Amino acid sequence: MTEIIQKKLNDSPAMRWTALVLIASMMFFGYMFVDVMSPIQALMESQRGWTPDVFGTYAASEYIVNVCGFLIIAGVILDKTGIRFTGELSASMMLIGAVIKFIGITEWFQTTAMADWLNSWWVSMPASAKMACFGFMIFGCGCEMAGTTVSKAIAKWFKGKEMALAMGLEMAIARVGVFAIFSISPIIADKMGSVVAPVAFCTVLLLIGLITYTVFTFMDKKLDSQTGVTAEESDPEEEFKFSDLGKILTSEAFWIVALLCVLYYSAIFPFQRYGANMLQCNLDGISAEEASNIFRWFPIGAAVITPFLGNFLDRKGKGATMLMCGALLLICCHLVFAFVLPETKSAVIAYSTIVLLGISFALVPAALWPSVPKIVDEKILGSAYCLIFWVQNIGLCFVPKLIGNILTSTNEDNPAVIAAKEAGADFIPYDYTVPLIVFAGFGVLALIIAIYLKAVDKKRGYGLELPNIK
Ligand SMILES: NCCCC[C@H](NC(=O)[C@@H](N)CCCCN)C(=O)O
Repeated sequence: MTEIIQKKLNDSPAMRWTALVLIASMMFFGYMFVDVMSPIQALMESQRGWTPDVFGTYAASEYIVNVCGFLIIAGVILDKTGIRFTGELSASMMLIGAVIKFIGITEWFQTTAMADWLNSWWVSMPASAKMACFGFMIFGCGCEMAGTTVSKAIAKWFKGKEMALAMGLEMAIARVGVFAIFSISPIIADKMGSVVAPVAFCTVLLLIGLITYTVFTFMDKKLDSQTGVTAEESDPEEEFKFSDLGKILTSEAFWIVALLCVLYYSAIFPFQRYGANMLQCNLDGISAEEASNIFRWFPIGAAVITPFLGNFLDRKGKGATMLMCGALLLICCHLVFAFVLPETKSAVIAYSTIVLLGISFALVPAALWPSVPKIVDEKILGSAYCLIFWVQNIGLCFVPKLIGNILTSTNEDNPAVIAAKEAGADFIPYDYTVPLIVFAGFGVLALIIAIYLKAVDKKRGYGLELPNIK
C-alpha cells in the first residue's frame, strides 16, 4: 500500500518565505510610519509650531493606550480570534490612525472650526499636534498588536524550522524601514515643500501593508485547511480561556522575560531619541547632520547582524547566553559613551561603540522573541507576547521623559549650557554623563536577569540553549 504524505504549505521553503515577506512588509511600513516625523522635527516646529515638548507628548502618545491596558485586550483578541483577524484588525488600525494624523497636520485642517476648538484648550499643544496624537494613539495600538501577531504568525509557520532566522529577518526588515524613512522623509518634505507629504507617503504604504497581510491570510487559511484546523474541529481543551491570563501572570519565566525585555529596550529605544544629540555634544565641532550620519549605523548594523544571529540560534542554540552577552555589551557601550567619549572626543571610538551597540541590539532581540514560544503554550502565545509588550511599553512610554528630566536637571548649573542658552544658540552642549549611567544601570539589571534566566532554564529545561531546527 502506498502511503500518501501530504506536504503542508509551510513545508515548502518558497511558500513559508513568501509568507514572511508578506508579513514583514506590513511591519516594514509600520516602522517607517513610526519615525516619519523624527527627522523633520525642525520643519514641524517652523510649519506647525511643534516645540520639543510637544514632540515629547506626541512620541509618548504612541504607547499611552497600550499602557492603559489595550495590549492585554489585544492578547485576548489574538488568542481568541487568531492571526488572520487580528492581523487585519491591526493593519486597519494602523491605517486609520495614520489617516487621522495625516488630516490633522494638513493645511486645510488648520482652517477648520474643529482646529479652532482644539486650539482653545491646552494651548501649548497646537490643534495639529492634538489630532496627530489621537491618530498616533490608534496607530500605536495597531502597530503593537501587529508586532505580536507577526511573532505568533512566524512561530506558527516556522515552528521546528528556521524560526529565529525568520523572526530576525522580520526585525531586520523593520529596522531597514527606520533607516529608510530617516533618509527619505526630509527629502520628500523638501521636494514637496511641506511636512504633509512624507506622512501621506507613509500612509499609502500602510495601505499596501494591509493588502500584503490580506494576501498572507489566504495562505494561512490554506495552511489551516491542510492541518485540519477549522472552527468546528477545534478542541475545547485547546481553546484560549481568560483564566490562561492568570497562568501567564503567575509564571516566573514570563516575568523574567518581560522584565528583561523592558529593561533592555528602555536602554535602547529611548536612547535612540537622544543618541545623535549625545554624539554631537561629545564630539567637537560636528553638525547635527554629521552626528545623525554616525548614529544611523546603529539600527542598520543591528539589521545586518540580526538574521545571522537568528540563523546561529536556529542551528546551534545558546539563546540565554546571547541575552547575557547582549546585555553586557549594552552596559560597556553606555559606559564608554559616558566616560571615554567625552575625554577622548574620538570619532573612531564613537563609530566602534555604535557598531558594538548595534551588535547588542541584534543579540538580544534575535534571542529574546524566539525564546517566548519555548516558555509558554502555543494557545496562549499571543497573550504572552502582548503582556510582554505591555510591560515593555510602560518603559518605552515613561523612560524618555525620565531621561529628559535627568538631562535638564543635571545640566542646570552647567556653564556651557547656560552660556549657549543665553546666547540663543541653536546647539546646546549638554553633559550626558548621568543619563548614560542610567541607561547602563538598566543594562546591569537586564544582565542580572539574563544570568538568572539561564539558571532557571538549566533547572526547568525550557530549551533556551538548544537549537530550534529539529
Ligand atoms: N515581531 C516583532 C518582535 C518585536 C520586535 C521589537 N519591537 C518591539 O519590542 C515593540 N514593542 C516596540 C517597537 C518600538 C518602535 N518604536 C523590536 O526589536 O523592534
